[in-house]
Amino acid sequence: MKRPREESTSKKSVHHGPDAKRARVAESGEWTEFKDPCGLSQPVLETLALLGFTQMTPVQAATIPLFLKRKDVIVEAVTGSGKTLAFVVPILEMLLRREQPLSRNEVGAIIISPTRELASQTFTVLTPFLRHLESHENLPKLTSFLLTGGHRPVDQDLALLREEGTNIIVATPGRLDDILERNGKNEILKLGELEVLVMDEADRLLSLGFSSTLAKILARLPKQRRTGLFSATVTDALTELSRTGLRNPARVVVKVADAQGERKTPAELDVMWVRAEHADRMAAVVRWLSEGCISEWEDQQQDGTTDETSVTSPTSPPPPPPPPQKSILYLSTCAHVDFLRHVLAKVPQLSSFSLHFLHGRMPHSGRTRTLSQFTLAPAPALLVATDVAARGLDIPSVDAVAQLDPPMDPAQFAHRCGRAGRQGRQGRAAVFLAEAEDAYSEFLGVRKVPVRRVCFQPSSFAKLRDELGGIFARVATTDRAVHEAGQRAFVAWCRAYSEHQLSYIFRLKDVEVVDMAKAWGLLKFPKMSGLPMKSSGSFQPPFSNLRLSSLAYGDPVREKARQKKLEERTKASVASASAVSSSGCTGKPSAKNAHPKPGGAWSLQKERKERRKERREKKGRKREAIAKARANGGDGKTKGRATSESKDDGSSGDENEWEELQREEREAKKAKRAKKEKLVTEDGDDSDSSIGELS
Ligand SMILES: Nc1ncnc2c1ncn2[C@@H]1O[C@H](COP(=O)(O)OP(=O)(O)OP(=O)(O)O)[C@@H](O)[C@H]1O
Repeated sequence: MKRPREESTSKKSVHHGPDAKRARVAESGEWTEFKDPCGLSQPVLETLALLGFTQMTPVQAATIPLFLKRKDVIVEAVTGSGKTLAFVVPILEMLLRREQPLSRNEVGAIIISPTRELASQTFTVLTPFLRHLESHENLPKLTSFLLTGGHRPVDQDLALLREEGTNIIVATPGRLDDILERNGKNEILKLGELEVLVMDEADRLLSLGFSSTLAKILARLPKQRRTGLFSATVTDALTELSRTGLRNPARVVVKVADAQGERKTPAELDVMWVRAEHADRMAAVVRWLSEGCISEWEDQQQDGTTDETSVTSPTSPPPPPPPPQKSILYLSTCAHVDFLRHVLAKVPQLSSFSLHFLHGRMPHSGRTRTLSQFTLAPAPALLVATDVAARGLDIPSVDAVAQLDPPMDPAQFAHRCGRAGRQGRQGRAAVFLAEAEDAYSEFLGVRKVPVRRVCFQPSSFAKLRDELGGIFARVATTDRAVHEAGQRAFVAWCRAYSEHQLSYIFRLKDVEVVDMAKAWGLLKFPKMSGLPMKSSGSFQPPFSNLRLSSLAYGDPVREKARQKKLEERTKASVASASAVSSSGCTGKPSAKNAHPKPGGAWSLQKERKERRKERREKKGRKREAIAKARANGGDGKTKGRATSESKDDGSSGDENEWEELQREEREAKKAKRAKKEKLVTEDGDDSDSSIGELS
């Protein structure tokens, strides 16, 4: 494959300091440098100047002329390097240069993004260009349309398109496919004049399972078009797509190099890893956010000192970096985000923070609102999110990213970090690794994502960890919903961790789960059968005299419903007990209900044995049923599962949270399958993991 131009920014140190942005852009050339046939038109140059884009970035300098020479392109460039303008500018040029201007409903360009958020962001980049072009009377009028699920019902989209038409579509794959299918024989939109197709974050489009949707879309588009694949990480999976969708593509790779060699993260981004056991991580994050305390964690490893001794010397304190102003904290599950939503506001160290929470299970409107609130929030602000916020989001004021857990998909690591240190600004990213997870830092190095180790005094977190555990536990005692959210989040976390793609590094059996449960302020240790973990035997509930069955929901309506259910259950069991006694039943009592009388035929030991046997059989049956259902392509649904109420009031026997999670997982998988099969109104929502709780 031909490499038309391979850019390489100079050493990292060159880009540090307040002039970083200017220095970097200055290297990349003037917008006016292209000569015909690639020279940019006056109105486009004017808009670039109006928007303050005075110079090109390397990826723009390399990609724009190729596109304008009518080449297909595969573009790989680090996060925040300006890929969006690298396709928006040539799209506009191609459409403006047409001999025959596009009519109202002739589509000249389609941009596909994996998520609604990214599609809206690209649409926002495009809009000011179109507005400015409108002011030129002699130019053809170009219109654009945002097509994503959750934005409007599909029928409304169709009606609007019929009425107004469009020339440029920015879409997520599901909704676009839906519209193209309903478009029939070009009744509403005419695709014959399509000049350009762009697939942004192309590897993500594939990893989200859109390959068959993309294939259907490609099949409906004219072959005589230019196609571009853009991403910060180009994976092998893209090769297949490029084979079917692109013709003899040129490849643009914008590399970053520092003293250590090539890297896949921007030079302005300081990526560090911090040794922190799981139980300590929230404390570490809170200190970082509130004190910018990574300055204390100077790397003393080279001179052989240990973590414990690596405290800043009182006589020569290092210049403390200021606390981060706008940060994103990445978690691996939606349930964990929901749990922190309940408790984080009560942490005194974060009282000045504006806190925001985002995950892929939130409704579209909530996601959009959260993002814009976070974007506009005054500093300090924190967004707690799953990987739904890992790709492409461009919030320039984000200066720090913390990853409480390394991402399930290793390719996501660089994308998460890349939300900070964008376009020449300095940024910091930290990931926390337990001792057993050390190998991950080497793994990242191999993947060309260099991470610098920073050390700290582990004991410095102990106090805050206990303090946070206490706060979370107290919040849980005020509302059953918080207690349940904590239980759910913990189970989901254990499950996600046990299914990590890098299972040779991340092993649940190495995690001190009891310490973690305490640090999370759990009121009890959730029962989780079937997961390979350290014993939970030593877990001491934080409040020994708290009866969980009496813990009420903060929401009176919900609590009333729970009380009603409890009452009904009590009545039902009284009724069944009296039915048994009045029938004078002399048969063998069921293992569960039998209460051995002293000296009776049933010894306690015998009863226990019976119970164990029954449980074993029950589990065996359940496993069989699940295996059978899976083999038949079903969802492994079993009968007789407990509701969350029945578990927590302690009346559910051997049903537990694990089963609740299994149920959620089955439902999520089912929903996901249905979503894919129907290719309905939903689009590239990031709720893409194998278990329902993930992002
Ligand atoms: N030529 C330029 N001059 C100055 N700023 C620019 C230029 N081009 C893009 N930017 C700014 O750089 C930021 C990053 O751009 P963009 O979102 O296109 O990056 P990206 O490469 O797509 O990143 P990601 O891979 O994370 O999606 C944006 O805020 C954008 O406005």
